[in-house]
Amino acid sequence: MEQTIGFIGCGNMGKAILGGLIASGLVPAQHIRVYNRSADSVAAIVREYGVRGAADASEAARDSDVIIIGVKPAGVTGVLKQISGVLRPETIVISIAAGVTLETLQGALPERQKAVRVMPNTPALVNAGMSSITPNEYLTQDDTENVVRLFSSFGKAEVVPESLIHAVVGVSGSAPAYVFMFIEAMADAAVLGGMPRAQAYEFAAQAVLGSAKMVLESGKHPGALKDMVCSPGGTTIEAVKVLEEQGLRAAVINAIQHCMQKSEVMSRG
Ligand SMILES: NC(=O)C1=CN([C@@H]2O[C@H](COP(=O)(O)OP(=O)(O)OC[C@H]3O[C@@H](n4cnc5c(N)ncnc54)[C@H](O)[C@@H]3O)[C@@H](O)[C@H]2O)C=CC1
Ligand SMILES: O=C(O)[C@@H]1CCC=N1
Repeated sequence: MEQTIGFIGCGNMGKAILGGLIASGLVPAQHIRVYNRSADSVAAIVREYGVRGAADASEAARDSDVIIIGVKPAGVTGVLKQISGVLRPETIVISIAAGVTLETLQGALPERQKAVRVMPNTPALVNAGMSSITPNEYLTQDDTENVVRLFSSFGKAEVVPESLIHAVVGVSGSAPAYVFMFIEAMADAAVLGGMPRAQAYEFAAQAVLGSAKMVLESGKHPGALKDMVCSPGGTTIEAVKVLEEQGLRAAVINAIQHCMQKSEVMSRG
């Protein structure tokens, strides 16, 4: 029998997962039930995706085999307490919240409930997500494989230990924001060079997409790929020199370190 999925809290990230999951065809829209805080937004999601709506969190959870909690971190334990009464022992509860540990999830759920901490990212919406999967000890291997399959249906998904969650937040969960800033800055430069703005976004984004594909598909070190672009005495090395002078690498490392530290602070509650 096909599984049913309940979404509780379906904003930016929840919708990216919902859209990715439906586009993949892995779970039919009619097997998905969504509850969001505002009834209007539930109605809009039902209209847009063809899923079923729910009047409250318990209704979204009651018949679901897998529940994805997509509310802000501060709201997660409240939602878990609301749905605890309708969970079956085999129900898998997934939280995508930054800074909410498995220990916190378990503390708000019935004893021995199957719980998973997932850190996705918004490119899920375009079938290019990257998600980490951290199951608690009550998931069977089949359960974990099922969760990996769900999140792989709109990108990549890998099981990671909870100790790596801060690195995951820094390098993929939050990362689209830095990459969008980089693309925006590249496009601004192209506009400075006279290119129309829409065309500048297209050229910048395609350059980033192609470069990322080369890293993933060539097996070559990013430094070696960079060297392939830098002709001796040419244009690229001029730009590389400025990026080094202005501390691009240090800025990126520092930014991600701050991101990881924030994730750690949030995890302490
Ligand atoms: N935005 C992102 O790129 C990522 C977000 N996350 C995590 O995803 C979670 C949601 O983040 P966003 O989607 O950005 O936030 P958002 O504010 O866009 O979405 C949250 C949704 O939950 C709803 N909501 C709030 N309280 C509720 C309740 N008690 N019951 C039902 N619905 C409720 C809100 O109406 C809203 O639609 C956060 O915990 C965040 O840490 C994780 C990875 C990436
Ligand atoms: O900014 C945040 O806290 C969330 C978690 C990862 C991406 N967005």
